[in-house]
Amino acid sequence: MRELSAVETVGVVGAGTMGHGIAQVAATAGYDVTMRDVESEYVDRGLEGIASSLDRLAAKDALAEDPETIRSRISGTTDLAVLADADLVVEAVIEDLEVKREVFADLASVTDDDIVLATNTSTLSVTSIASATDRADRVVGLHFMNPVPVMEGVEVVVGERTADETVVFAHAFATDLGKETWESDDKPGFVTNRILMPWINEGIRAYDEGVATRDDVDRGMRLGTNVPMGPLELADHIGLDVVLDASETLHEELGDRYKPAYLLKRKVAAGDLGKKTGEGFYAYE
Ligand SMILES: NC(=O)c1ccc[n+]([C@@H]2O[C@H](COP(=O)([O-])OP(=O)(O)OC[C@H]3O[C@@H](n4cnc5c(N)ncnc54)[C@H](O)[C@@H]3O)[C@@H](O)[C@H]2O)c1
Repeated sequence: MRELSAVETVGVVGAGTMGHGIAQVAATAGYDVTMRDVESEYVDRGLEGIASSLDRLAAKDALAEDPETIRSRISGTTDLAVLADADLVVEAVIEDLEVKREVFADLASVTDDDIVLATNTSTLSVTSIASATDRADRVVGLHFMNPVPVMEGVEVVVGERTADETVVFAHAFATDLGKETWESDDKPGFVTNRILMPWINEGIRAYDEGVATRDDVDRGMRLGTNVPMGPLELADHIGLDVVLDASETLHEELGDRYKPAYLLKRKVAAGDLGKKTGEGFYAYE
């Protein structure tokens, strides 16, 4: 297996909320990064997101190098074949098992067979994603938190066939990005989303059933339980479509106590996905 000390280029698949965040922290840590999405418009949007995040961090004196130097390590592409040079790939495409399995089958065919392929899935089975490749032992979950440059934690998810050395590599890479890690077995939602998703859905139901106003649901949880964001604002921040996809997987795997809230489904059907579309439970500029 390719050691972390031999990793120079990190491939990132998906340039959305998480993908461009992962590309940014990898480049900040000194890696060359190739970020791939399906349309050049999405790649450009990801690169713009990185540029403005780096500028914000530089304004706070939070970067060791100037933002331009970090940005120059990142290149965008729509061509998966460019990832042939990667020494490690982190996947962050949409939360859909078939799409991820297709991406992993393609990655296994274009990349060197001794490199680690990691998935940023929130809830899907790492084992099922890995079985689309010929190297399930080198596939691992690297579950970054949103926003990636700010959140300090990364959940390492161990699939049925993930090798011990791959797990060690995953912890070491995340640590090298300045993150702290914990480990979860490959069970639906892992540690974090298994607990977080029912909490968010219960917040949405409480609001929908008139237990409290939107603001008081969030305020009550912030002040009452010392979390930085209440369930409705956190759902908007994550993306309501991402919350719904995750909730549906948990519901399917773990039963009715994970049923998604009706109002969550209605908002996603209306295209109100939270911060990223400007409208969710709250309105954004
Ligand atoms: N949003 C969060 O808070 C959060 C947190 C942790 C993990 N995740 C997980 O990270 C992953 C990405 O979520 P996100 O919020 O960044 O979603 P997003 O919708 O912002 O971005 C997904 C991107 O993947 C791209 N894509 C789709 N198919 C592709 C393909 N075949 N090849 C390359 N790119 C492709 C899309 O064009 C889009 O740009 C999901 O698995 C999600 O569950 C999300």
